[in-house]
Amino acid sequence: MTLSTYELASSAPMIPVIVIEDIAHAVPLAQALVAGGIKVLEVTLRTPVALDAIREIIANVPDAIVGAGTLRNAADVDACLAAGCAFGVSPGAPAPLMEAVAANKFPFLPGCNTPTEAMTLADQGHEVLKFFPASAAGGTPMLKALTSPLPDVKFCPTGGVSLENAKEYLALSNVVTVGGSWVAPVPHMIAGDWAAIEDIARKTTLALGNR
Ligand SMILES: O=C[C@H](O)COP(=O)(O)O
Ligand SMILES: CC(=O)C(=O)O
Repeated sequence: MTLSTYELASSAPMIPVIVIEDIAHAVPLAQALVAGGIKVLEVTLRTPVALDAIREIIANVPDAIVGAGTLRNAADVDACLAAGCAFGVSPGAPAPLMEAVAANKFPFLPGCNTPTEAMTLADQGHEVLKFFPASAAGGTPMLKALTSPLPDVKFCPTGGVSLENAKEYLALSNVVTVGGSWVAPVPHMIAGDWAAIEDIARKTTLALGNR
């Protein structure tokens, strides 16, 4: 079943932005996050093993809803669809990427951080936009300011969001969920400390709400 980006985002307490360097980390990481209540996973295409990691998680962690992040072009869309991604995410929204997303009806969270970008993407029919890099682009005051002229445009702020400040973002009427890397710290992954990652995921789910 294809979920809309609004359904995906609103079902997630947060969306982890995952960077997998070692393919052996993919399945235990996903299992730990799912056990801690975080099921919508964004595996970024920032490493050579990312697409294999996505395929392995899809094959071995059936409760995970696996998407890809950091899509940059049309070839990335093709590769993600071939790998079976449920959704895609990008820090931006260049025209060739967005044309491929539209042509494939790929559930997608495009990135933006200005009113013009938000208006353009909303007019293209995108339900939820990635607000990136959230803290550097104005954080909660910027998002709050956008609620007046664009109350219907919803965001997933990412970049500088943490367990400490996530609730301030989620309290805004235009924030559906947040994204962040804090639930998948690289040192824990290198150490194979999946119990610690499950613990962070559980604390995050408890703090932000199991939706
Ligand atoms: O590139 C950064 C990621 O999108 C997430 O940012 P973060 O590490 O501040 O959570
Ligand atoms: C920033 C982010 O979510 C991405 O790289 O897709």
